[in-house]
Amino acid sequence: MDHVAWRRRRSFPAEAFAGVLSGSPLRVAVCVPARDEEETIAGVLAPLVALRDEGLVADVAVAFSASRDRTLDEARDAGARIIDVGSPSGKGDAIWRAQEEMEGDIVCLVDGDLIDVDRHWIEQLAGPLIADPAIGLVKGAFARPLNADGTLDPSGGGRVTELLAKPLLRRFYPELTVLRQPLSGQIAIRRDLLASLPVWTGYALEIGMLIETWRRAGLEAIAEADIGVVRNRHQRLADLAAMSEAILWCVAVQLARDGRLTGPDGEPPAGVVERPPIYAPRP
Ligand SMILES: O=c1ccn([C@@H]2O[C@H](COP(=O)(O)OP(=O)(O)O)[C@@H](O)[C@H]2O)c(=O)[nH]1
Ligand SMILES: O=C(O)[C@@H](COP(=O)(O)O)O[C@H]1O[C@H](CO)[C@@H](O)[C@H](O)[C@H]1O
Repeated sequence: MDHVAWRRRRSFPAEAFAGVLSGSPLRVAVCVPARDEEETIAGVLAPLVALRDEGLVADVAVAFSASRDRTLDEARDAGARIIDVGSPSGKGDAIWRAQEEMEGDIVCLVDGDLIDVDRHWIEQLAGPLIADPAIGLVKGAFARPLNADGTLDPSGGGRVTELLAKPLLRRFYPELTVLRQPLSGQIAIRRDLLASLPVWTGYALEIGMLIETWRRAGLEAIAEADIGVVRNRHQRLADLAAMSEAILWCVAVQLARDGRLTGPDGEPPAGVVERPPIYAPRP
């Protein structure tokens, strides 16, 4: 599918799927990965738990990583189901460990550090999967302001996306440059697709999922849906270096796999390994 066709058939504007959850033939579950998110987790969960209590989603679960704060109490008090994933090797490992306990035909992932989560995100993310069986993965598309040191930059967020991920994709995976937010942690994926994919741990989760889905099912299986504006608690620039290392390593491995670059030398970044698909027989 070329980019013109993709934008016409796989990129969906805001409100495109209003009301789609009501009477959906597919069960939609939401999973929020969370570690040390006591300040934001209750606000993230409130609109999601309301969707569940209205019967519009089947489950709202927190993939809970061992935390140093009150994240667990806050998540329980907010009414979410808890999937305790112990001390995983980062966000991707948390999702890999939690997926067998996730309910639903469709799994939506929403980060636990977000501010102003909108309940309509879930119908936007799940909508393309409910509407079209040819789509397997939906990435949220959104504006990303950066609120750092009290100053608001309306498009300053997504620093690793803009400084690393998009240049890498432009250079080595031009097929995937159509996506506005290739690293978006707000996604929806068919549960059996997720289970058939290798899952990259740490912060390589999203870039790995994107490339692995593209390799298996092509661009036509990937869509994006506008969810407006995403505000998150931003990490310090120094902390994003580790995120960049994880993403770079994963892309280098993928490039070698695709014969687009010889494999990276040396050791992978700490905590970045490739877990096997849970449906494939373990070696
Ligand atoms: O080991 C980890 C690391 C991160 N996260 C969660 O993954 C989401 C995104 O992580 P983070 O905020 O660190 O990344 P950013 O939003 O800055 O990209 C957040 O809900 C984290 O609590 C997690 O569950 N386990
Ligand atoms: O887009 C990005 O640069 C990073 C960091 O965002 P900020 O610079 O803290 O707004 O966040 C994205 O990438 C992470 C790694 O894939 C994901 O875990 C986040 O969900 C995603 O927002």
